[in-house]
Amino acid sequence: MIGLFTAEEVRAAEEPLLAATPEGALMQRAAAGLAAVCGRLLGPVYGRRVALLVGSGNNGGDALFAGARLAGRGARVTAVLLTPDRAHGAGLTALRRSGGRVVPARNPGAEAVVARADLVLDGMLGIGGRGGLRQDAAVLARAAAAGAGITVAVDVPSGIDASTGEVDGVAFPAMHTVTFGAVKRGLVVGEGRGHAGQVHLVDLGLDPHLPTPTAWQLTDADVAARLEPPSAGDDKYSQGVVGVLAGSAAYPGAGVLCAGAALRTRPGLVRYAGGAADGVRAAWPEAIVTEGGPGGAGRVQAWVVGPGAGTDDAARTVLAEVLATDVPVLVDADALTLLAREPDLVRRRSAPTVLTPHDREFARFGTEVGTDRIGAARRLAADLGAVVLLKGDATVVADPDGTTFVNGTGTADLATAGTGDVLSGIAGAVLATSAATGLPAVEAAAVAAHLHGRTGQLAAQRGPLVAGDLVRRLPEAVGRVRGVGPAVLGDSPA
Ligand SMILES: NC(=O)C1=CN([C@@H]2O[C@H](COP(=O)(O)OP(=O)(O)OC[C@H]3O[C@@H](n4cnc5c(N)ncnc54)[C@H](OP(=O)(O)O)[C@@H]3O)[C@@H](O)[C@H]2O)[C@@H](O)CC1
Ligand SMILES: [K+]
Repeated sequence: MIGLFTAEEVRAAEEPLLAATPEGALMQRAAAGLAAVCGRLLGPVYGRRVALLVGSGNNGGDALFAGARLAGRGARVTAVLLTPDRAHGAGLTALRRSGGRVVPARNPGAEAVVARADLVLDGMLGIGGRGGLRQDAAVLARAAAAGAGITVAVDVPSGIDASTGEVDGVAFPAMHTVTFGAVKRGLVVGEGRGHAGQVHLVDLGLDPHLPTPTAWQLTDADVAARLEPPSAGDDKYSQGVVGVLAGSAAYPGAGVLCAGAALRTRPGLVRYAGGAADGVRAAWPEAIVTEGGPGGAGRVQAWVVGPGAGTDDAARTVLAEVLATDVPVLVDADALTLLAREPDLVRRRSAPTVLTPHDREFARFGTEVGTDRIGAARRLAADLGAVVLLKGDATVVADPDGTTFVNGTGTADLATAGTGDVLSGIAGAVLATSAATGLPAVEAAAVAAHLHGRTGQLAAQRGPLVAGDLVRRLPEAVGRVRGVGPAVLGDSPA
């Protein structure tokens, strides 16, 4: 698991490390790691144009020292200084000694330096940045976006909140972010994720000083370890029986997709009860289908309730009935609309509940998501005593105790009808085995989000995807996740 930290946590951890190391040593470690990544990205370094965007803090110092190293390898390096009188002195000296040039950001030629660069290194703001980018910095960020150079952020893309990922106005659009000591949460969540590109972590020796993380990202290896393959002693019941209460005469597809995803994730046994019985029977002869309510469906180890199920009185009765059981329940879509009217239905439960809202569904519980997605998911989870899986580019899964997972495998290709029904089916299947495996519900939900994203990446390789493609590719995605070693922060499958 990859720990995710706030800017404050990183700052607090840096203090004792700074005190224990010679002055400037940490910045040299950071700059060496940064220059190494830039060198790899450039290929041959000699003769390549590198623009450094340099702010007034240590983030600018990192950029200047890394620039000096690249200049030492023959790159043509120019530093664009936002505040020439406050730029890092030792860094400037090092750059000049290596043959680098310096121009103030307000000079007429500064934007052209950025536009012509093969690589633009953003050292304007690091974890000391506050609020949106000021005018000069915003102009440079836009110039980098418009140019053809590789964009690399130092520690965090300038203009994002390192703790929440919030972007207030303009932020540097990085293709790569070289971050120091620990992965900041803002690089993987909210708008920050879209600005950070691929994240590279440079080890500064910070680990012993960092607190135990309360937010994590799962890798393929973590997910594989939580998806035990069936063993010789397993039968269809011991693999977890999922009950699906989804779909209706008006929306049969939701039932078909949800039941199919559950079957394809963990093909033990799926029981279906609902208004799309004929459709589910035709699509999935493997499922046990009843027309009645959950009471007549037989014993299950987890319920999925809501997708395409409607919000009428009958749907409300079904929801209340499953929430009164002592097995894990996943509540999605229409059932979330109903639950938002009567949240006490979930507060009373003893078994785990997982809610899977998108932003509009989340808002029905009383507050908008806002710009701090981790904070928002945690607050609702604590209020309701339920796991909240807040869907997004980077889906956030929060437990009532605060433990949070941020998914790294999400892809824009998943923004299409029915993919949420598939996620619910996957999560239901993982939840159904959690009683036997002891997997906490928050981790089951995080595993489902990771698998859903991987399946989306896989399906999108063949062109635009529809939700049914996800169901078809799920077994392959599970196999790939099981077959590969540790991955870093949402890398695409090979
Ligand atoms: N500590 C360590 O061990 C190590 C730290 N390292 C590095 O240090 C970085 C943190 O450095 P930092 O603390 O100097 O802050 P940093 O982010 O460079 O900028 C602060 C300056 O920016 C300014 N400013 C603020 N907001 C602004 C805005 N919206 N728009 C424009 N300007 C704005 C503000 O100026 P002022 O408000 O005073 O005008 C202030 O002077 C960290 O991310 C990592 O890269 C590495 O070397 C490894 C070792
Ligand atoms: K930066």
